[in-house]
Amino acid sequence: MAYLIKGVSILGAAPTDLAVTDGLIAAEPAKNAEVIDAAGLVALPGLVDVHTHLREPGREDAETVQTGSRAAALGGYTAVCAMANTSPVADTAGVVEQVWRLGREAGLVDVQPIGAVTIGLAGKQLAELGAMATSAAGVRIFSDDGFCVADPRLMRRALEYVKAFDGVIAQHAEEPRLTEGAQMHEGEVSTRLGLTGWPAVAEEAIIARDVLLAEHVGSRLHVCHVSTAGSVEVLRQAKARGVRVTAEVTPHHLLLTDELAAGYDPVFKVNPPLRTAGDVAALRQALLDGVIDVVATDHAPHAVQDKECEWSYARPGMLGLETALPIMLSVFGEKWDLIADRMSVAPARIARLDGHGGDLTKAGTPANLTLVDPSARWVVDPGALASRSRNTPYAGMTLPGRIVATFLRGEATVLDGKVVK
Ligand SMILES: NC(=O)N[C@@H](CC(=O)O)C(=O)O
Repeated sequence: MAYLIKGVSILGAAPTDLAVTDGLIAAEPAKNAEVIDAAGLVALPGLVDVHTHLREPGREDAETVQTGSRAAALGGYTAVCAMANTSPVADTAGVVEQVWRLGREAGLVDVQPIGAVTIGLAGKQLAELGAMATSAAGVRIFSDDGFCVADPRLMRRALEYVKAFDGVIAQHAEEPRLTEGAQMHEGEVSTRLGLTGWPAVAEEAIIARDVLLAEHVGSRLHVCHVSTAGSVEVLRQAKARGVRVTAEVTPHHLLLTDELAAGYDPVFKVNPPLRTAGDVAALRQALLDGVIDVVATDHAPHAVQDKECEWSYARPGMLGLETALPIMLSVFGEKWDLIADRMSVAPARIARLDGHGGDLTKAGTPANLTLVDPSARWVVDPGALASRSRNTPYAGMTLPGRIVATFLRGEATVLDGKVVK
């Protein structure tokens, strides 16, 4: 398939024509190219998510690789990294290859499996990281996300082990003894609501420890869903010293605060918890400064019975794939260079996803891209999302920016705002 995307603005620049032929950006349009009128649309490199929960295998009632891939393509993504907290856990070559194969079958985004750091996410014994790295899935990121690799000796060994194949350990930073029984951010609001708090220091202490470990062994550390101003300061200092650390922030931590827990609606329950307005401001600044490298969705679908229940029984997590770019636009406005870097270029680099996050102005770049209508407004209807779950915290909100089309290696996965296959 060949396309001629007419009158499109690449990253906010003056309108131009963009030719796509044989999976690549082309200097000239092919004769048989299908013309897409893209007046008023902005082209971005296809978004890349380093933190997605696709729930398959094991919780196909909440999401599948197929439904999650649809949500991703509709959100403008061309690649997602699938977290390992499935059932069975993605801690062997067999499970990561299964997820990878399911992604290929769905064919809407590149699904890059993340492997568990420890067997069964139990934090006791290293999983076979090398076998997952050399499997067909080619795992590069390892994470026990949902749980912290709390044992410092195990964390050190994991960091050492992945150096051999330039892997990265993505840490869910949560000191478990400090968060026992925690239901939300520890602060004024938790005191008022009578809910046990998750103190900021539980995150900051692990990040401080881990940057020291990463520095000591000279390995790559990635910090998942950074949520506090104190974490930002630890990262800022580590980066200034040249530690090989990268970090992500979620769209919800850039927008929402712990005040939302006041209605006890579990749709706002998430790990790490929503923090204070001061934390939100610090996270925004850190993303602008580059102290935080990427925006990752932490798309965490949950079945109705796991969310529409009493707060303390509800599972933590929020949907994110279909709303991430609109939330970024509502927080930062049309800062296209920032959006492209933090949502595509930098995540592709961290996950080593060659062919993603490329320069759309250069002929020969793989045609992984998305077209956005920044002037469109839409109301979030949980029932209308492609995800199998409904736990979006943005229900009823009017958001800016609509994803009109997405292309994976030159093939349309989304056209006119609808999944093509
Ligand atoms: N981010 C979340 O709130 N939930 C994650 C796992 C986790 O990090 O707790 C999930 O898998 O649902």
